Amino acid sequence: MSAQFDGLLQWLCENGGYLHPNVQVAADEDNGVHWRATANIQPDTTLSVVPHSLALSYLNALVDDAHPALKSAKKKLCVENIGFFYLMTQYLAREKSFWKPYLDTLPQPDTGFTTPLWFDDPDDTAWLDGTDVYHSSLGRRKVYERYWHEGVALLSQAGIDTEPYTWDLFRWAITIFTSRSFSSRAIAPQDSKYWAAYKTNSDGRRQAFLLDMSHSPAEDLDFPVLFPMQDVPNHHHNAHVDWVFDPGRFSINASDNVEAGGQIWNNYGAKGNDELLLGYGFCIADNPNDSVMLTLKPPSAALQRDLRAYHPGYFREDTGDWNGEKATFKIHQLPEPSDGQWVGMWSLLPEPLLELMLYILRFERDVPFKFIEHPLQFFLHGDGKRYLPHIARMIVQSLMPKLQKLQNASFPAEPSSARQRYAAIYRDSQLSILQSITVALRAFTRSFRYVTPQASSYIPGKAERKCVFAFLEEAITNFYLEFEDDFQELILGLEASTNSIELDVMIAAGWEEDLWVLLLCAMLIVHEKDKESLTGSVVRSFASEYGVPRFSPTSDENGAPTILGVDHEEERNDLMQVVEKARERRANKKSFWHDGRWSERFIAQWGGRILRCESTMMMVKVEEDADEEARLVVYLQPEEAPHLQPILHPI
Ligand SMILES: C[S@@+](CC[C@H](N)C(=O)[O-])C[C@H]1O[C@@H](n2cnc3c(N)ncnc32)[C@H](O)[C@@H]1O
Repeated sequence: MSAQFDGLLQWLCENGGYLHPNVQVAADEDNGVHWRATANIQPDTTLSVVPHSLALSYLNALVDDAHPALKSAKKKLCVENIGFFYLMTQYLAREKSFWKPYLDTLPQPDTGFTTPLWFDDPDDTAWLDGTDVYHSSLGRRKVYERYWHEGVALLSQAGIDTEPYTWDLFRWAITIFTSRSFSSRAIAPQDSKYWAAYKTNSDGRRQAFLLDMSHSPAEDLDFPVLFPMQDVPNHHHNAHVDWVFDPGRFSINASDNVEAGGQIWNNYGAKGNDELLLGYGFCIADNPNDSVMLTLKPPSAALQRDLRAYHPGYFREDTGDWNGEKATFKIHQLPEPSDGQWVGMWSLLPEPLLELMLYILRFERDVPFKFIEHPLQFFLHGDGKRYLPHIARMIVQSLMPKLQKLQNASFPAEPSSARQRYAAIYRDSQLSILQSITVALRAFTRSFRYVTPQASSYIPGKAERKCVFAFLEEAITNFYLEFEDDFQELILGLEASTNSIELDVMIAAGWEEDLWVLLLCAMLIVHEKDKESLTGSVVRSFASEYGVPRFSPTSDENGAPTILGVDHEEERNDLMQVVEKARERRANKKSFWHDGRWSERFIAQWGGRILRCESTMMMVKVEEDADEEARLVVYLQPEEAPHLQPILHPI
């Protein structure tokens, strides 16, 4: 191999390129071909320079008279595919190719490549079972197969023998491009109009042809470019190197000192293991740039209408439809939850994702759309605090299917090849990131459970107002502590329908959700008797979010007062029968059961709506010594939650 690299270096220098004398092309089993420093290299040293005339991309095909079929293929093949086929033509005729010294040094088609495009063996694919990369690789393979058929058909129509253009050679060309190319930014002209494409003229010299690309669509100007020699160094996520794009040449400069004998790394960018595996065929354990993908489902059509004005980027330019790719977010590993770390944790999540989830939540609550300019600030230091536990839950719920798929996948105990080893690193890191996110966000949500020093089943009293997820017994206990008479009315009135005054019996009989709805309505009716109460504060907080129910002086056609300010129709309306029965049982007209505000609409639009929007299932201990059980909890946020400082050490 070293003879080939000597040839490459000589060719590079003869054509105006440069490699620093302290940089050596080396090869060993662990690192493959790479750069090594033969002597100390100082920061700001130019390591290599490659003129644009040596680059290989689809632009060369556009000026190459030796391949007229590809030269005129632009209307039939996409630019990426022209590049793949052009590389194949050069490889097949490498003895005559201008790039022969380069082609001789590339990994050959029979190399065992490790990108998923080469996972032909079911034992290899088993390692990708349940992962995003598995689906992405299937999608890519489909596209590449289509490319291959299209290219072969084009050559065949031009009378070219297509037998040598095998699927394996095509996969090789794809892999060379995905694992070694640079972006076309490296050769983009400053005026972005005339791009230089090079070919060898009749006296053997490289000659530039200027191509007017001013009418080309943007996607034709974004293509991969191979730069001989610049593609030798391996990737390290901590390496500091400068890619310098001067007119007519591309240089790599060292920013760090490299000691004699050390490997000289390139930095391919902040890439996660999914991207590394798909494009390059390797992964890095503990990769700090690793992430899991979360793709938001398209919001409802009505919300899309509101969003379009503020975020046109989430919609396709051509069709105006929702663009799921743009609503795909990378979520990184979250730190172990620890005291006071919550602000930091939220800052690590993608702000645009939090913002979209906020709009979705508000839409589900029938709260009018409002554009939030600084979402993170709104969440951490503004009125948006109330949404965070719900957003935490939405993120966990969105990621849960991914986690379950990874956990349920079956694959052999130990990887037995390089492909399997890299796939194992990828799937392990996906699992670990997903687990870190669910653990941190669940801990955040659960930290809104409150434990009084004295009794674990009370929600905080006046002196200790906190946001809290309460289960029914806690909320009713608080009602009892603050409005004892009304508590009696509540229980005795309910008995008329539930045939019990025991909460646990009522819950066991299936009344839990209904009791919550009626309790929330009762809280609204009685809260003004004690404005300082926690109940009062919670009701005012709900009212600020969902609108204050204002009751009109007129009645609807059934004689019930109509509620102004809310127009959402809820299904739940049979609870008025419970109220009627309670009225019969509790004859005292001062009882809140006889309040004129009770109506089907009121029950639905206040208690029903709050329960729908503010409740979730959570593992809680109903009694101190009991095991945890899944219970319905409702987020009761007092009007002035002193701060978003959830309490650690939940019950
Ligand atoms: C631009 S080439 C670098 C030269 C390559 N080592 C070779 O032998 O030809 C990129 C390829 O090098 C390998 N590579 C680069 N960085 C790596 C790393 N940190 N760990 C493992 N493989 C790496 C992968 O096979 C990748 O597709």
